[in-house]
Amino acid sequence: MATDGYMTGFGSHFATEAVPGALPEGRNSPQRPAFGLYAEQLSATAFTAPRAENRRAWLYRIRPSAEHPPFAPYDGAPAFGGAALHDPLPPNRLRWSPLDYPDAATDLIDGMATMVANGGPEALSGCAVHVYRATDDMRRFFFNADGEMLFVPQDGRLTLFTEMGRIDVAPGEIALVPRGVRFRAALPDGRARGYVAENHGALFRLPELGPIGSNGLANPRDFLTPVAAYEDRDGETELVQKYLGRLWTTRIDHSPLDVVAWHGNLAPWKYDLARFNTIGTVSFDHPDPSIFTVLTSPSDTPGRANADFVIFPPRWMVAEDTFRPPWFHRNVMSECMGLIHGAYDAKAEGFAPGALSLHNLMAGHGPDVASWRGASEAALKPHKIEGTMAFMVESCWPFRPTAFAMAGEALQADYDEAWGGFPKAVLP
Ligand SMILES: O=C(O)Cc1cc(O)ccc1O
Ligand SMILES: [Fe+2]
Repeated sequence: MATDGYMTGFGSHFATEAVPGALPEGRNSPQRPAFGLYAEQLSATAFTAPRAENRRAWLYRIRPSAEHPPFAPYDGAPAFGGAALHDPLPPNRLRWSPLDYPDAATDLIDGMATMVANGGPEALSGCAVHVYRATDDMRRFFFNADGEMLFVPQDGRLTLFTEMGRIDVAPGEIALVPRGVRFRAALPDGRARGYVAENHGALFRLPELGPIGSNGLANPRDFLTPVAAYEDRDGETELVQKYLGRLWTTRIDHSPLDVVAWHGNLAPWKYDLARFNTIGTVSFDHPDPSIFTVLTSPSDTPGRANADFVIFPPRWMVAEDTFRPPWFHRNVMSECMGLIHGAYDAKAEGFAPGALSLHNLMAGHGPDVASWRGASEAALKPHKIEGTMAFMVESCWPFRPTAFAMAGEALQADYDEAWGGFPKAVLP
């Protein structure tokens, strides 16, 4: 089923053609595809991955994507990729204020700043969290050989023109571009800031629902995949890729977004976080935040995510005799958080929309003093948390901040004071 240029379903087997007759029927690779198109398979899992995990697409394009000269190192995008901080990795809690927009015209690639990273593309595991601040449309093309990119806009819309169709995404929505898919980003509002979770590991999928049952959390039909759309455009342009943490560039003589038809279960999509069916307690205690998991990338150890994408959406708080915000905790998993809009219920101070925080494994954290005091003294009537959307990328591997993140003015020197000045408990 299509809605406004999108097809619905998570990981569905889609089939779409922008020109009638472009998509072969009954086979993937006919001797002569229609109109002289070139058939190409894009694999995001090994050929032999179990059927339930196997994700690939067949693309029918004006020219083969293989037609390009060698890539050479790209020396723009000073903060995108590169090595994260090496040993010793301080165990400290870190927080960054929102990154400013650049003064000069800067597109999404050059405006990308890698903040924290773990694992690595070569090991096909781990993830990175980037912040982008763009003030100019991309007039070139990009793809990420290192992993899928989950865009989390925070300020300003993005239009992602991808090989497999066009996605319009606004703050409050998220969009995913699969590994290797070429795209360019335009900025309908003239500028855009947000986050990207880059996943080197197993592909993001919807979490198991266990005792929740067959519905709930992010429902598959709310994921929107674009219909095929192509650019038949000749003329010299640049193609940049991220490959093993570095950027590389080459020049081609046509738009690489020349896929006229495609089919398969690997595709870009977008999802409106307002569609998330939020589940919480109706009795007492604050449940683990895993009930807010939108997407998960499993590791090889069951139940221990390479990366979970978790949100903290508007919701009713009704728990009786309960400290309702997040509790104090120390976690073997590592937590990187961002804020899309509003206020986060554990951080009354210092965590603005666009900010980023890092609580690596075993770092004690939880409500700041102001949030703790407010929630400890609040009358426990039903209360709706409204006008907010925070998120967390939670990983079993500790995140290493990049040199860029550690050097910048955005790093808050006084973050530990969020947990200073708690009154001492008084024993009988
Ligand atoms: O640290 C955080 O703010 C994230 C978080 C939220 C929550 O509700 C419970 C645990 C947790 O780590
Ligand atoms: Fe936490």
